[in-house]
Amino acid sequence: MMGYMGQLGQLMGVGMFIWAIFPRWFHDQFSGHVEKYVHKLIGYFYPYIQISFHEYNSDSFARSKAYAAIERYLSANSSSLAKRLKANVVKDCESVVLSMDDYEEVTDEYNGVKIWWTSSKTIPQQQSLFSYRDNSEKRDEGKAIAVRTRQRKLYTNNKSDEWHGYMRTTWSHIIFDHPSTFDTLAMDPKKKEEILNDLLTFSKSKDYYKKVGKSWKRGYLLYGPPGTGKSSMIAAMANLLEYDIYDLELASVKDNTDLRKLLIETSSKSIIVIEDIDCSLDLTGQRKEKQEHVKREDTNPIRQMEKMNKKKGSEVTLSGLLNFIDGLWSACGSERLVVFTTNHIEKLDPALIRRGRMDKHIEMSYCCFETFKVLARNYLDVKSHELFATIGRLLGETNMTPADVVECLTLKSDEEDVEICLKKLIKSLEDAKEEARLKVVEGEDNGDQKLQECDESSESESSDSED
Ligand SMILES: Nc1ncnc2c1ncn2[C@@H]1O[C@H](COP(=O)(O)OP(=O)(O)OP(=O)(O)O)[C@@H](O)[C@H]1O
Ligand SMILES: [Mg+2]
Repeated sequence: MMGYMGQLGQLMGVGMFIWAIFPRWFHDQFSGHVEKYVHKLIGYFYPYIQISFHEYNSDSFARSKAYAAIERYLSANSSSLAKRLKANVVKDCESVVLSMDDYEEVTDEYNGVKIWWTSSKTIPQQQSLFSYRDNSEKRDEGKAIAVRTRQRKLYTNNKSDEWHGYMRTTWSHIIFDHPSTFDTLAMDPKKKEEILNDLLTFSKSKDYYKKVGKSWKRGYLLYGPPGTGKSSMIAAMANLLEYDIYDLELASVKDNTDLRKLLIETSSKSIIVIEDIDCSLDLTGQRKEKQEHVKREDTNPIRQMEKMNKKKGSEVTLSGLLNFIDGLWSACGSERLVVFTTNHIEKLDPALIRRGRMDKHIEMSYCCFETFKVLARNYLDVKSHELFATIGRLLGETNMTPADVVECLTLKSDEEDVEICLKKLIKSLEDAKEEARLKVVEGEDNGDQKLQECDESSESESSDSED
């Protein structure tokens, strides 16, 4: 007996030695086969089907739509079934959305079919698993819930310097909750109507874009002086179509490859925005660069910023950006608006804004009487007033941005009323008019002076007169 035990002990020892020496070999060679046969064996007795949904699609960086739909479905239905729940505060702390916690399991019944939902974080990073049977109707229901509870997002690629590697090229987001709408946006009513129709038509034109062989996207260029409502217009567009916004800061994008990665990560039903495109990068001067070797030290802040960007290492080029807008890669994803804003349309490279890329050019201009009427209605609840005529006349005589008008129409204390605000605006308009007049006079004076200087210098140094 002792001898037998001794032999068995020796055999086990050898077995354990081999197991210890070649664990990887054993693993590679056998684990696949063992797993296969174990699953086969379980299959004979186990009557259920297991389906896994990974949070991230394996063939792209995008989040799986099915996963998101199930997540929403469970968030609406699991709260009464699960014991452990996760709480997310949404809509500016107005409400709490409960959803199933990680590793929790709930049993659910759908059309007589019993379903077990489990979530897990154990399989590859950031991925979760749901197991269930019968999915299509659930997904539809998930979509419907998505429409009801969807929180739109404002994404940014502007990361602090600590972000490296893959994380450098990802978006981070906050909930988008901007109150601007086409009702609150003050601009020429005809122009507003036209833009509104353009956007609504776009959002319903899936089949049309397919028919004509174009990817389903549209470019808008918003241009005009600061404070005329370009950013407000973008927010209104997003609110109208219920799109997410991707606010792309070009200066934070390292190179064209990173730009493409960011593009791939954007979802459909979104607006990709590049604000102040003329200041973003040295995209404006690239074609002219050779002719424009500036001799003197450049004091222009825009140029200085461009130089700083170069130093920081942003190597996005005009062609990289053009590819971003309408290269082959831009066709991944659909139903997207690309919006550029600028204060200086004349500085942009024509290639960047030609129709087809920036399909619609929208000028946001100084406040006219029609614009003022919308602002007065929104801010003071007045549709007409005896002071309107004076304001209308003054608006025709001087340039004032809607942002400045808004400032006058905003009630600052309980003592202020409609009349006080309108009088403030009139005073402000008169001051602006006077200021403009003085500038012209000064300009004329300076002009005369320059002419004189010119005349004097041309007499002595005729060769410099052209500068
Ligand atoms: N057309 C407008 N309709 C309603 N409000 C406006 C309009 N234009 C400006 N405003 C008001 O002025 C503020 C600034 O406007 P906004 O940020 O949209 O201007 P912008 O054109 O984007 O300026 P910038 O070129 O400096 O980015 C807004 O928050 C809004 O209150
Ligand atoms: Mg703006």
